[in-house]
Amino acid sequence: MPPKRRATSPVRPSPSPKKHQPKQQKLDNSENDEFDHSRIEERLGIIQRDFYPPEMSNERCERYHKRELPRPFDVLESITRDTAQGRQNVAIGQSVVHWFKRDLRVYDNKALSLASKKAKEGGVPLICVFIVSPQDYQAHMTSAPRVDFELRTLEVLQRDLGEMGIPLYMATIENRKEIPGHILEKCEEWGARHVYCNIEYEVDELRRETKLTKTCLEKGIDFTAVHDDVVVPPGALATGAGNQYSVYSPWYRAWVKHIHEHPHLLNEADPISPNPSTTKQTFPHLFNLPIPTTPPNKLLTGTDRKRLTALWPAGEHEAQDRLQRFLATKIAKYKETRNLPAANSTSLLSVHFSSGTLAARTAIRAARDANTSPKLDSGNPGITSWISELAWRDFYKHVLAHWPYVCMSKAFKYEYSDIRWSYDEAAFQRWCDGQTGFPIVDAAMRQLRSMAYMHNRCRMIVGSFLAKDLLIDWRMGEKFFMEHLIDGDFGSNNGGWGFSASTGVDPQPYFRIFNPFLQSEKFDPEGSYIRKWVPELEDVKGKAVHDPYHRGAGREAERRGYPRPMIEHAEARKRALEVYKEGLGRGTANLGGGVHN
Ligand SMILES: Cc1cc2nc3c(=O)[nH]c(=O)nc-3n(C[C@H](O)[C@H](O)[C@H](O)COP(=O)(O)OP(=O)(O)OC[C@H]3O[C@@H](n4cnc5c(N)ncnc54)[C@H](O)[C@@H]3O)c2cc1C
Repeated sequence: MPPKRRATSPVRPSPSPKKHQPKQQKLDNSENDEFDHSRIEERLGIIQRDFYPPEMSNERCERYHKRELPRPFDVLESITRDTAQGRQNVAIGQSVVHWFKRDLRVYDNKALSLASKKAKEGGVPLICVFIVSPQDYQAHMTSAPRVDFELRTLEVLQRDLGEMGIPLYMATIENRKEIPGHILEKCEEWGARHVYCNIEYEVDELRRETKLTKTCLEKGIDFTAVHDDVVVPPGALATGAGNQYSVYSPWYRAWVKHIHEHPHLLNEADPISPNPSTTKQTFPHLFNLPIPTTPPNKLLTGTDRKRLTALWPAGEHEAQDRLQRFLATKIAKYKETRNLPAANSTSLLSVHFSSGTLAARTAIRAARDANTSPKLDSGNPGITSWISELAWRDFYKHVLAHWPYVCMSKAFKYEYSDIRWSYDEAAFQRWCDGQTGFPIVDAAMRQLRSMAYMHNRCRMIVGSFLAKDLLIDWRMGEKFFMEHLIDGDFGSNNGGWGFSASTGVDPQPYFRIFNPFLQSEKFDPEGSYIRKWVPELEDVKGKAVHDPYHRGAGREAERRGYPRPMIEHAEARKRALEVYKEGLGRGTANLGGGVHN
């Protein structure tokens, strides 16, 4: 049975104009000591019981933390080592398979390159595979914009592969657990004895690849999963005491040093070769297959699809062009401007990294080559700063591999699960809708709803606001982001939310609480980001735009229907400090401290 936890006082919204009051759903947990969190976690979809049955206890997290439980990443590494000889001995069949997942590109793709090499050596065709699983989308909370982006990318991929005589087999398999079996069936049908793919670092995926490595070999098939999504594989970096780094700065220094010592990590994977000309005769039914249809619950409206297609053209050629444009025009000023949401100064490449239309390795190599220094941490400050941001991606994937319980709805600092979060759905809805009365928060949430994207600084601001000011369970925000972002990436999103809620790897203590008004003044000094996304405030002059009701523009804001602030920040800050302190006290009392490296 999951532990019963008491819950916090719900946030009490201050009045706002009537039309912004969402329908209140009674979920008041404040006066009920026996309030059952697990039921509410399920009801709100924070934990999807259909996919993740066992409750992760703090005790179990601690055992993972102390390495008393085998980590899925280590298990995959060890099965890969143990089966290396057996897999090497597998003779070539009649074809070789590459399984595309979150690596939807031809250029600089490690597993695809290995598969192509194997096919060429054996004189057999390469067949590529992509499986759509609506259940997988559900389990991963994949947003409709992201599904649309992936399906649009498949068109590009199919065309590019087709020009080399390489078929892209695509199928929809409802049940995610049936994907491996389907791939094995296809291997039988196509006489394939070698399957390649790139590793994903989430727990389910690591376990699936471990199982596939074993079962394939039992059937005489070599299944090889390789590192590609990260520049430095997890496990390659350790502290002096041999532990994993859980703090970014020393990890980053070790990451840079490791790449300087192993420069091949940035090398381009060998280009793939065209298939034998007979492939179209041997496998005619695999060419020009229709792109899988969008699952009904992931359909966009026509207007949304049109807008998002224009904003986020799909495919690796677009990714390469965007990268080149960014390097040529923006990267030099990146360090000074990257925190200003109105400046449009970042690369907007995250959707390409997270769907794999661009490898982080490719981007870092290009940035390094554009630098005045061959080193990753010296030369042009814009370039070094961008590389260090990209490194966060690797960092968070290392975190998934080393602390797998973060994939199981637990915070990295698991002792923080005893905080009495609020589950006030009306307050949460106001946050989702950009109706909090805090202009910078509302602008950011509306950017997300419109673009399926939000600027990094704003992600931090709205994250802190939800977890600290509203004291709402940060996992509700994490889920909402995944369901709306086009660049949703479990590791970066989970890491970002851990940072914002102070429950993650960030060493800063919980009492760092963003003041949304000060953040707004500092990072949107002209208020242009706010005016762009909150039209109710477009005519508000000067600094009043950051906080119209306290700065003399209340009448104008009210006239245009902009809500009053739903809470007083100073009060909310005080309450957050108390609730965090209390929750942490209870958590550490249970476990003797929740020690982290
Ligand atoms: C609460 C929260 C949730 C987030 N969720 C996601 C997510 O689901 N997917 C995602 O890709 N990023 C996420 N981020 C990180 C970051 O906000 C985005 O990567 C960035 O805004 C993307 O814009 P860009 O491509 O213009 O970035 P740039 O500034 O151009 O940076 C280049 C690349 O570096 C990586 N990067 C930059 N900052 C970070 C970071 N803080 N953490 C991890 N990687 C980073 C991204 O791949 C990005 O595309 C989140 C951050 C927070 C605080």
